[in-house]
Amino acid sequence: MGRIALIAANWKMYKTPAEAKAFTDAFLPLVAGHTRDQIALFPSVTSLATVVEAVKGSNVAAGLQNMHFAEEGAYTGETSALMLKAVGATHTLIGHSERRQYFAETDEIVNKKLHTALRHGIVPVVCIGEVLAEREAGLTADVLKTQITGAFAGITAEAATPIVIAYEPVWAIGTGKTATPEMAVEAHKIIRAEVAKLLGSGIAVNVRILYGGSVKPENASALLNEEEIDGALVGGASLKPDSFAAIVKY
Ligand SMILES: O=C[C@H](O)COP(=O)(O)O
Repeated sequence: MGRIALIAANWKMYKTPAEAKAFTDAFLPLVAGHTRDQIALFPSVTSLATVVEAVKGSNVAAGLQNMHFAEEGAYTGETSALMLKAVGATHTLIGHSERRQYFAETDEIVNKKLHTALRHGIVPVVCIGEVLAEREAGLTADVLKTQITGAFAGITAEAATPIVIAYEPVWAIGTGKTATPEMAVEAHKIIRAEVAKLLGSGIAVNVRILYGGSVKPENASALLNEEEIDGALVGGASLKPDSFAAIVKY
Protein backbone atom coordinates (compact mmCIF):
# COMPACT_ATOMS: atom_id res chain seq x y z
CA MET A 1 0.00 0.00 0.00
CA GLY A 2 2.94 2.29 0.49
CA ARG A 3 1.93 3.63 3.90
CA ILE A 4 4.99 4.17 6.08
CA ALA A 5 4.39 2.73 9.53
CA LEU A 6 4.64 4.89 12.62
CA ILE A 7 5.84 3.21 15.80
CA ALA A 8 5.06 5.47 18.73
CA ALA A 9 5.91 5.35 22.42
CA ASN A 10 3.33 6.76 24.81
CA TRP A 11 5.15 7.06 28.11
CA LYS A 12 2.03 8.24 29.95
CA MET A 13 2.87 9.66 33.41
CA TYR A 14 6.29 8.01 33.63
CA LYS A 15 9.86 9.31 33.36
CA THR A 16 11.50 12.42 34.73
CA PRO A 17 13.70 14.43 32.33
CA ALA A 18 16.77 12.54 33.59
CA GLU A 19 15.03 9.20 32.98
CA ALA A 20 13.89 10.37 29.55
CA LYS A 21 17.47 11.33 28.68
CA ALA A 22 18.76 7.95 29.88
CA PHE A 23 16.18 6.32 27.60
CA THR A 24 17.15 8.30 24.50
CA ASP A 25 20.88 7.76 25.19
CA ALA A 26 20.29 4.02 25.10
CA PHE A 27 17.53 3.92 22.48
CA LEU A 28 18.86 6.11 19.66
CA PRO A 29 21.89 3.90 18.91
CA LEU A 30 19.58 0.86 18.81
CA VAL A 31 17.45 2.35 16.02
CA ALA A 32 20.08 4.45 14.23
CA GLY A 33 19.69 4.07 10.47
CA HIS A 34 16.24 2.48 10.78
CA THR A 35 14.31 4.08 7.94
CA ARG A 36 11.61 1.49 7.22
CA ASP A 37 9.30 3.01 9.84
CA GLN A 38 8.83 6.39 11.45
CA ILE A 39 9.46 6.51 15.19
CA ALA A 40 8.00 8.96 17.71
CA LEU A 41 8.27 9.40 21.47
CA PHE A 42 5.49 10.96 23.53
CA PRO A 43 6.97 11.92 26.92
CA SER A 44 5.32 13.89 29.71
CA VAL A 45 5.22 17.69 29.37
CA THR A 46 8.17 18.20 31.70
CA SER A 47 10.38 15.84 29.69
CA LEU A 48 9.36 17.09 26.25
CA ALA A 49 12.15 19.67 25.80
CA THR A 50 14.75 17.14 26.95
CA VAL A 51 13.50 14.57 24.45
CA VAL A 52 13.27 17.09 21.59
CA GLU A 53 16.87 18.12 22.25
CA ALA A 54 18.05 14.51 22.49
CA VAL A 55 16.42 13.37 19.23
CA LYS A 56 17.52 16.40 17.18
CA GLY A 57 19.06 15.23 13.90
CA SER A 58 17.95 11.64 14.47
CA ASN A 59 15.22 9.51 12.88
CA VAL A 60 13.01 9.92 15.95
CA ALA A 61 10.27 12.55 16.44
CA ALA A 62 8.80 13.90 19.66
CA GLY A 63 5.32 14.96 20.66
CA LEU A 64 2.91 15.67 23.48
CA GLN A 65 0.40 13.23 24.94
CA ASN A 66 -2.28 15.91 25.04
CA MET A 67 -2.77 19.45 23.81
CA HIS A 68 -5.43 22.06 24.49
CA PHE A 69 -7.60 23.33 21.65
CA ALA A 70 -7.34 27.02 22.56
CA GLU A 71 -4.49 29.17 21.25
CA GLU A 72 -3.87 30.47 24.78
CA GLY A 73 -5.90 31.47 27.81
CA ALA A 74 -6.84 30.82 31.40
CA TYR A 75 -6.66 27.01 31.24
CA THR A 76 -4.66 26.02 34.28
CA GLY A 77 -2.52 22.97 33.75
CA GLU A 78 -2.92 22.82 30.00
CA THR A 79 -0.43 23.09 27.13
CA SER A 80 -1.08 24.89 23.82
CA ALA A 81 -0.14 24.07 20.25
CA LEU A 82 2.17 27.10 20.19
CA MET A 83 3.96 25.88 23.32
CA LEU A 84 4.39 22.44 21.77
CA LYS A 85 5.84 23.98 18.62
CA ALA A 86 8.05 26.45 20.49
CA VAL A 87 9.78 23.54 22.19
CA GLY A 88 10.36 21.95 18.77
CA ALA A 89 7.92 19.05 19.03
CA THR A 90 6.00 17.95 15.95
CA HIS A 91 3.29 15.49 17.06
CA THR A 92 0.48 15.22 19.56
CA LEU A 93 -1.81 12.46 20.75
CA ILE A 94 -5.47 13.46 20.82
CA GLY A 95 -8.31 11.75 22.66
CA HIS A 96 -6.38 8.90 24.27
CA SER A 97 -8.84 6.66 26.11
CA GLU A 98 -7.28 7.67 29.44
CA ARG A 99 -8.05 11.31 28.59
CA ARG A 100 -11.60 10.28 27.74
CA GLN A 101 -11.98 8.13 30.86
CA TYR A 102 -10.30 10.26 33.54
CA PHE A 103 -10.51 13.77 32.12
CA ALA A 104 -13.95 13.70 30.50
CA GLU A 105 -12.74 14.27 26.96
CA THR A 106 -15.60 13.98 24.52
CA ASP A 107 -15.64 13.54 20.76
CA GLU A 108 -16.43 17.26 20.57
CA ILE A 109 -13.27 18.19 22.47
CA VAL A 110 -11.27 15.73 20.37
CA ASN A 111 -12.64 17.45 17.27
CA LYS A 112 -11.64 20.90 18.51
CA LYS A 113 -8.15 19.68 19.31
CA LEU A 114 -7.85 18.06 15.89
CA HIS A 115 -8.74 21.34 14.18
CA THR A 116 -6.17 23.18 16.29
CA ALA A 117 -3.39 20.67 15.63
CA LEU A 118 -3.97 20.78 11.86
CA ARG A 119 -4.11 24.58 11.87
CA HIS A 120 -0.67 24.64 13.48
CA GLY A 121 0.92 21.97 11.31
CA ILE A 122 1.19 19.46 14.15
CA VAL A 123 0.82 15.77 13.30
CA PRO A 124 -2.23 14.55 15.27
CA VAL A 125 -2.59 10.95 16.38
CA VAL A 126 -6.32 10.60 17.05
CA CYS A 127 -7.05 7.74 19.44
CA ILE A 128 -10.30 5.79 19.32
CA GLY A 129 -11.50 2.42 20.57
CA GLU A 130 -14.31 0.57 22.28
CA VAL A 131 -14.57 -0.53 25.90
CA LEU A 132 -15.16 -4.17 26.77
CA ALA A 133 -18.90 -3.80 27.41
CA GLU A 134 -19.33 -2.22 23.98
CA ARG A 135 -17.44 -5.06 22.29
CA GLU A 136 -19.43 -7.67 24.19
CA ALA A 137 -22.67 -5.95 23.19
CA GLY A 138 -21.65 -6.08 19.52
CA LEU A 139 -21.31 -2.29 19.38
CA THR A 140 -17.66 -2.00 18.30
CA ALA A 141 -18.39 -0.82 14.75
CA ASP A 142 -20.98 1.71 15.93
CA VAL A 143 -18.62 3.11 18.57
CA LEU A 144 -15.74 3.46 16.11
CA LYS A 145 -17.95 5.15 13.52
CA THR A 146 -19.34 7.59 16.11
CA GLN A 147 -15.86 8.44 17.37
CA ILE A 148 -14.50 8.99 13.86
CA THR A 149 -17.48 11.04 12.75
CA GLY A 150 -17.25 13.17 15.89
CA ALA A 151 -13.51 13.65 15.66
CA PHE A 152 -13.57 14.56 11.98
CA ALA A 153 -16.49 17.01 12.00
CA GLY A 154 -15.66 19.96 9.79
CA ILE A 155 -12.31 18.50 8.69
CA THR A 156 -11.81 18.76 4.94
CA ALA A 157 -9.95 16.28 2.74
CA GLU A 158 -7.41 19.03 1.95
CA ALA A 159 -6.58 19.47 5.63
CA ALA A 160 -6.71 15.79 6.58
CA THR A 161 -3.49 14.47 5.06
CA PRO A 162 -1.34 14.61 8.22
CA ILE A 163 -3.89 12.81 10.41
CA VAL A 164 -2.89 9.51 11.98
CA ILE A 165 -5.48 7.34 13.73
CA ALA A 166 -4.72 4.96 16.57
CA TYR A 167 -7.17 2.13 17.19
CA GLU A 168 -6.85 1.19 20.84
CA PRO A 169 -9.46 -1.19 22.20
CA VAL A 170 -9.71 0.02 25.78
CA TRP A 171 -9.92 -3.52 27.15
CA ALA A 172 -6.47 -4.24 25.69
CA ILE A 173 -4.70 -1.22 27.20
CA GLY A 174 -2.30 -2.13 29.97
CA THR A 175 -4.12 -5.42 30.54
CA GLY A 176 -1.83 -7.81 28.69
CA LYS A 177 -4.88 -8.77 26.57
CA THR A 178 -3.95 -7.95 23.00
CA ALA A 179 -6.50 -7.87 20.22
CA THR A 180 -5.72 -10.66 17.78
CA PRO A 181 -4.40 -9.47 14.43
CA GLU A 182 -7.78 -10.50 12.95
CA MET A 183 -9.70 -8.36 15.44
CA ALA A 184 -7.42 -5.38 14.83
CA VAL A 185 -7.65 -5.76 11.05
CA GLU A 186 -11.44 -5.95 11.22
CA ALA A 187 -11.59 -2.75 13.28
CA HIS A 188 -9.08 -0.97 11.03
CA LYS A 189 -11.21 -1.82 7.99
CA ILE A 190 -14.28 -0.35 9.64
CA ILE A 191 -12.33 2.80 10.48
CA ARG A 192 -10.85 3.12 6.98
CA ALA A 193 -14.28 2.69 5.39
CA GLU A 194 -15.68 5.40 7.64
CA VAL A 195 -12.82 7.74 6.72
CA ALA A 196 -13.57 7.02 3.04
CA LYS A 197 -17.20 7.94 3.61
CA LEU A 198 -16.29 11.20 5.32
CA LEU A 199 -13.21 12.33 3.41
CA GLY A 200 -13.02 10.27 0.24
CA SER A 201 -11.05 7.24 -0.78
CA GLY A 202 -7.85 9.20 -1.50
CA ILE A 203 -7.51 10.09 2.16
CA ALA A 204 -8.74 6.69 3.36
CA VAL A 205 -6.17 4.76 1.33
CA ASN A 206 -3.33 6.84 2.72
CA VAL A 207 -4.37 7.44 6.33
CA ARG A 208 -2.25 5.51 8.76
CA ILE A 209 -4.12 3.48 11.35
CA LEU A 210 -1.97 2.31 14.25
CA TYR A 211 -2.90 -0.43 16.68
CA GLY A 212 -2.43 0.08 20.43
CA GLY A 213 -3.12 -2.17 23.40
CA SER A 214 -0.53 -4.43 25.04
CA VAL A 215 1.84 -4.39 22.06
CA LYS A 216 5.06 -6.14 23.06
CA PRO A 217 8.16 -7.44 21.28
CA GLU A 218 6.54 -10.90 21.28
CA ASN A 219 3.35 -9.91 19.45
CA ALA A 220 4.53 -6.92 17.41
CA SER A 221 5.40 -8.74 14.21
CA ALA A 222 2.11 -10.66 13.99
CA LEU A 223 0.22 -7.37 14.28
CA LEU A 224 2.51 -5.12 12.27
CA ASN A 225 2.94 -7.48 9.34
CA GLU A 226 -0.76 -7.11 8.64
CA GLU A 227 -1.20 -4.77 5.68
CA GLU A 228 -4.08 -3.00 7.45
CA ILE A 229 -1.98 -2.15 10.51
CA ASP A 230 0.23 0.86 9.87
CA GLY A 231 2.14 1.01 13.10
CA ALA A 232 1.71 0.79 16.83
CA LEU A 233 1.06 3.04 19.80
CA VAL A 234 2.89 1.40 22.65
CA GLY A 235 2.51 2.10 26.35
CA GLY A 236 4.15 -0.19 28.89
CA ALA A 237 6.56 -1.90 26.50
CA SER A 238 7.87 1.47 25.29
CA LEU A 239 9.36 2.37 28.67
CA LYS A 240 12.50 0.27 28.19
CA PRO A 241 14.85 1.10 25.30
CA ASP A 242 15.55 -2.50 24.30
CA SER A 243 11.92 -3.53 24.39
CA PHE A 244 10.74 -0.52 22.37
CA ALA A 245 13.62 -0.96 19.89
CA ALA A 246 12.60 -4.61 19.42
CA ILE A 247 9.08 -3.47 18.58
CA VAL A 248 10.40 -0.88 16.12
CA LYS A 249 12.38 -3.62 14.42
CA TYR A 250 9.48 -6.13 14.41
O1 LIG B 1 -1.10 4.64 24.18
C1 LIG B 1 -0.81 3.47 24.42
C2 LIG B 1 -1.81 2.55 24.85
O2 LIG B 1 -2.61 3.08 25.84
C3 LIG B 1 -1.34 1.15 25.08
O3 LIG B 1 -0.80 0.96 26.34
P1 LIG B 1 -0.17 -0.49 26.68
O4 LIG B 1 0.80 -0.77 25.57
O5 LIG B 1 0.49 -0.31 28.00
O6 LIG B 1 -1.31 -1.45 26.69
